[in-house]
Amino acid sequence: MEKRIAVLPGDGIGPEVISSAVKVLEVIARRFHHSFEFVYGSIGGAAVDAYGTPLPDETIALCEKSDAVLLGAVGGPKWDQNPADTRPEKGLLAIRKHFGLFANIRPVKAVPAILHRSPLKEDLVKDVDLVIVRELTGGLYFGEPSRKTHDAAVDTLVYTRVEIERIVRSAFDLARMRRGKVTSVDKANVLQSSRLWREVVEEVRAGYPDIEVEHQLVDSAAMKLITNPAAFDVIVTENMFGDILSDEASVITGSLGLLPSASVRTDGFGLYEPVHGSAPDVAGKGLANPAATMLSAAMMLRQSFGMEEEATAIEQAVQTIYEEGHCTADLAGSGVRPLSTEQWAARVAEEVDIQSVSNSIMCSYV
Ligand SMILES: NC(=O)C1=CN([C@@H]2O[C@H](COP(=O)(O)OP(=O)(O)OC[C@H]3O[C@@H](n4cnc5c(N)ncnc54)[C@H](O)[C@@H]3O)[C@@H](O)[C@H]2O)C=CC1
Ligand SMILES: CC(C)CC(=O)C(=O)O
Ligand SMILES: [Mg+2]
Repeated sequence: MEKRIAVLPGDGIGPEVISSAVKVLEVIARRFHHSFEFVYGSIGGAAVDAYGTPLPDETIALCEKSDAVLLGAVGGPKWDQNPADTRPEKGLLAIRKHFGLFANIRPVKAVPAILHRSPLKEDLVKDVDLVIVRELTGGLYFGEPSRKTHDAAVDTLVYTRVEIERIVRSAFDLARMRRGKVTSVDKANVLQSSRLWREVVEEVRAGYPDIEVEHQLVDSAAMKLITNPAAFDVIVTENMFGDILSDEASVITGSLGLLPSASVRTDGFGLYEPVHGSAPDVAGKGLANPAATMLSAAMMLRQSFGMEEEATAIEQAVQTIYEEGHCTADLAGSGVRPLSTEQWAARVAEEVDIQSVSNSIMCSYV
């Protein structure tokens, strides 16, 4: 299969984790006889420096001509004092909006070989397998922020029935393919937008009698996510709550560097991006964990290209390298010598190749 992938490395650790994921995708292409063309574009702070805007028209055109987008991360202290329109984060929000990527799918699954790296008790995290379905193109991040005066600022939070209904349906459809439970997270005791959210969830659930539904206020949901994370299956929530809860959920797995995501719409086109940010504190030091970006690439193969076996090959290789005891600095406890980003990525890429050898040996026996 021939696929054109727009690659947007961005800032901070973005280029490091992206180059790791691309190496693994190159092995996948070789092993499964695909042809992946990687076309590189600029976003975030890098684009502000090169083009004066965090999302240049050239980048949009490149993505429009591609089958999917793989993105690293944006942002960093260099641009933190920029005016709102030339902040790197604005580029990320704008690309999600431009392509109508309203659903951000963030799976959180315990990795058996590194359960002990979670600050939570192993017993609590061992059965965790949940997905946060985060609304991505509405809410507070797309309101009309304004700095009123030196001493006052305002951000608006708007949700329409249509915006809520489509994300809630995505969550119910996903729950149907999983364990059949949806937890809708809101702040309906305070916010009008959350009361509308809850109303729509109640309407949608009528069409899904097989799905168990619960409503949970976001503050107590944050608590339950840590005290009983295995109780969740699909969590559906608005943009900012989903952003915050997913970083919290990364604690369950042991590192933010493990969580992938898919930002998608209904026709299969998607932008695949790790949950984490540009991690300026570790950028350029070989300390970044590229697993989240590799696993995002696996989501791209599965969701946008229908390449199930190829996606599983990446996921399996990541598991195997953890089982062999190799990890990057974020997951190395005391007494464990971590591999650099590049070294760890090379092990995963090698493993994808080795799987191919062992699979063909197995085939020759049957
Ligand atoms: N999707 C994106 O592009 C996002 C961008 N950001 C931007 O990133 C910058 C830094 O934000 P922070 O709040 O520090 O969040 P962050 O996610 O970049 O980092 C939080 C902490 O996790 C660590 N970390 C994150 N990813 C890691 C990885 N793959 N391997 C090892 N350690 C990792 C970092 O070193 C840091 O200590 C800001 O400019 C922010 O706006 C933040 C979140 C998402
Ligand atoms: C940087 C923000 C625009 C978004 C964010 O933190 C996220 O999508 O996880
Ligand atoms: Mg975030």
